[in-house]
Amino acid sequence: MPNSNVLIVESNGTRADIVTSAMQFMGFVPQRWDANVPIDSTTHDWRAVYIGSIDDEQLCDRVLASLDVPAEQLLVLVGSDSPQLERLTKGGSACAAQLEVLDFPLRYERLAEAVRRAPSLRASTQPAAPLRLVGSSSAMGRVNALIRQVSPFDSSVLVLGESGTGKEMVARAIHDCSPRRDKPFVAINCGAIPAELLESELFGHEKGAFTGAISTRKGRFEMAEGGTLFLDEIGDMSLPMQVKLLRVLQERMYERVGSNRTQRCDVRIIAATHRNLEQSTADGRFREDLYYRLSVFPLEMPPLREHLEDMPELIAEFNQRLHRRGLNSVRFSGSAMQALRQHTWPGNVRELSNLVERLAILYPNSEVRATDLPEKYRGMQPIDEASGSLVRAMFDGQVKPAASHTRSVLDTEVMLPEGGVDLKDHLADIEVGLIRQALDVTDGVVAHAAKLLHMQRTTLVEKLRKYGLQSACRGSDTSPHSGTAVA
Ligand SMILES: Nc1ncnc2c1ncn2[C@@H]1O[C@H](COP(=O)(O)OP(=O)(O)OP(=O)(O)O)[C@@H](O)[C@H]1O
Repeated sequence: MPNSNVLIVESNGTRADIVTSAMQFMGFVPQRWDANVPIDSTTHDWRAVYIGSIDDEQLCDRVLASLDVPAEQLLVLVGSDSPQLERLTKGGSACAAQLEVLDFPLRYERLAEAVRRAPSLRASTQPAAPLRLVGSSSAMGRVNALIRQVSPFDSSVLVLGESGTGKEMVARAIHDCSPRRDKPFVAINCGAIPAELLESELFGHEKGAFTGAISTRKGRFEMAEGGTLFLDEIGDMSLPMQVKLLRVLQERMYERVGSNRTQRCDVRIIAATHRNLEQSTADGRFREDLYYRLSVFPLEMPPLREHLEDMPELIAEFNQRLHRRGLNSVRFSGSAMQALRQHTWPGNVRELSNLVERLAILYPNSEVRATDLPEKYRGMQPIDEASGSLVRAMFDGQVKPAASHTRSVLDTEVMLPEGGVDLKDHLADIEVGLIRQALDVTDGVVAHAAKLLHMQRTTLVEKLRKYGLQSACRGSDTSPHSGTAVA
């Protein structure tokens, strides 16, 4: 059944029946699932999974991991008397970030609300809108060119880069541009699955192969047949597992766990890691032969701090994603953007995406100012909105500006980047940033902004024209002769 949005794991007792009926009654589309049978999560839009009365910890985690939905995007429904409850509420499972504890008899309204609120991977009533890899910076231009060059071939690709830089998106883009695009794209996070389960996850198992193998199960290689297998966090794979993977890459053959029957496979491999694999091979933690097999075509993702110019496009993309999920969007003032550009973004594009979502919840459909940003993003604000009211008061003649408001920008030591800098462009950027901030805090009144920038009003009007910033000013305030147009 395609597009079901609540998954009910089969379990003993009648609770699964009750939850299934409740979901149907509330207009969701539940699907019953025997956890030992493989499931193709790509054709569904899971919002929530009811894990019934699973009492085996490992089975519980495997069930959740096999849905292949990031933990933060899946709501786990669990009975208040479930054997898993204590562990899950204490965060003992990496697979369950969001929990809703169900009391029986069920409170329909609360349950419906929780499931509706759960972020879904795709809008449940519409076909999945493909996620776009955005960015017109030269760094992203290089990435896009490499994607186009490598896509038509079957060569293995190794996507490198810090966490959250878009490695999985690149893997999907390569698959979508390749002749395999109509076959499955299957992803597995090699770092998230316990080493002892990874073999069966990748190659499948026969019934009875180990305790808990109640029935025969396909592995990810088999699920990806004819398509692409994305091995995320390959750098975290154990050495014994690396040997097994190497054999598949060399011979294109493998056996299910517990079987002697060799299966051929036709799967394109794309691997990714945030680790320095050359260093790992030097340290003996990663096999050199596997490294060379995987890195036929290495592709390095730039960290966000190296393509900050893509930030407006990325924010627009995340707003569109929020819109598709029925959520509100958010705008950023000039000074907020300036502050965001100064942040170092250790979490990269994912961190930006999460920030946009958080601010869209806090400031729906409004403009976020630098002072509205969580503290760590405010950074060095030479003239921020915190001082905005102070600045306005200053114009009203109530307060004298404190030296500290103008000092920090002069105190900031600017480091010369390794490759040098186009000084003229750089200074122009700083000038535009400060002008925008001055207009922000003076509500677009040019005369006030000019005063704040210690320049003649006419000089500022010239600069506004030069940089195309007239729209940031109030009404006709950019006319060279409207010197009296002050608030
Ligand atoms: N260039 C981009 N355009 C649009 N969205 C992007 C871009 N880069 C990353 N994202 C978004 O950022 C988030 C993280 O991306 P992704 O999961 O591909 O990163 P990753 O490098 O694989 O992360 P990890 O190392 O943690 O596995 C996703 O929501 C993704 O859609």
